[in-house]
Amino acid sequence: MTYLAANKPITLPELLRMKKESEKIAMLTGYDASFAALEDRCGVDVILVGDSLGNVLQGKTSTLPVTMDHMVYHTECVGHMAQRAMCVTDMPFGSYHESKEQAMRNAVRLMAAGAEMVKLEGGEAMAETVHFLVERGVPVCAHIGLTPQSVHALGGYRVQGRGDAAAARMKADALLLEQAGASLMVMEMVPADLAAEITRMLHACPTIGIGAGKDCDGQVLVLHDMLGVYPGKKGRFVKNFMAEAKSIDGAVTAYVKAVKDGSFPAPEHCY
Ligand SMILES: Nc1nc(=O)c2c([nH]1)NC[C@@H]1CN(c3ccc(C(=O)N[C@@H](CCC(=O)O)C(=O)O)cc3)CN21
Ligand SMILES: CC(C)C(=O)C(=O)O
Ligand SMILES: [Mg+2]
Repeated sequence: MTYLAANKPITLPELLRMKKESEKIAMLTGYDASFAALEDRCGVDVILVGDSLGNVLQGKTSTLPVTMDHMVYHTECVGHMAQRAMCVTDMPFGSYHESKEQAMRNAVRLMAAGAEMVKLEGGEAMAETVHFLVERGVPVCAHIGLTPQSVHALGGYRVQGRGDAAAARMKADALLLEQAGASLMVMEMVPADLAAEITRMLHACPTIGIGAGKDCDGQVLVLHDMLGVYPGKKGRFVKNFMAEAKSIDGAVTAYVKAVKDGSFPAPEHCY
C-alpha cells in the first residue's frame, strides 16, 4: 500500500480533508535538500524546518540561539525540493514577539525562501499576531503545550496542561488560535486525554501531536531523533524507527506508515 496520492501536492484544503476523514497527517522535520527529497518520496505530508536545528545541527542546548538567517538558509535548502509535501518553517525566538508587524516582516522572508506556512509558539498572547499574518496571506501553524522557546520561563522541558486550571487555559488558547485562523496546531508534551479533547473541539484546524497521544489529527518528530542519531536528551515521545529498518528510506517509510495506521504513538510514548 502506498500513501502517495498520485503526487498531488498537499494544500490547506487537503489538510482539512484529512482531519475530517480521520486520515492521519505525518509531519517530520527536515533541514536540507537531500532529506527533503527523501521524506517527500517516503510519503511525509508536511516537512517542518524546525528550530530544533539549533539542537540537532548546531549542537546547542536549546532553540533560543537560532536566528532568522539560519531559518532562511535551511528553508532555501528544503523549499521546492518536495513535489508533494508541504514545507512549514518555524519562526525563531525573538522574530515575532515584538509586534505583529515584525512577525509579518520575518514571515515574508521565510515565505520568500520557500516556506508555505510559518509556525510560531504561544497561546492567547499570539492570537492577534496569527490573525494579522493569516489576513495577509501567510498560513500559520500554532504551537501550544510545551513551547521550547519558553523553556526558561517554563522551568524545563515538562508536560503542560496538567491540572484543571492549566487544561482549561490550554483549551481556551486552542480555540482562540483556531478563531485567529491557524491552519495547523502542534501540541507538544500534553496529556493524551487533553490533546484528544482539544482535537475534537477544533473543526477548522488539524492538530499535530508530539508527546500528545494518538488521538491528534497527525504526529511530528524530529528527524535526528527518529533516526537515532541525536546524541542529546530525548523525550519519551521519541521512537527510533531506524532500529528495525534496513535503510533511512525504510525508517522514514515505517514512520509514515505507523502514523497513518495509528500504531505510533504507543502508550509508552505518551503522557
Ligand atoms: N532533538 C530534539 N528533539 C526534540 O523533540 C526537541 C528538540 N530537539 N529541540 C527543541 C525541543 C526540546 N524538546 C524536548 C527536549 C527534552 C525533553 C525531555 O527531556 N523530556 C523527558 C523529561 C521530561 C521531564 O523532565 O519531565 C521526557 O521524559 O519526556 C523533551 C522535549 C522537544 N524539542
Ligand atoms: C518538534 C517540532 C514540533 C518543532 O517545533 C521543531 O522541530 O523545532
Ligand atoms: Mg520548533
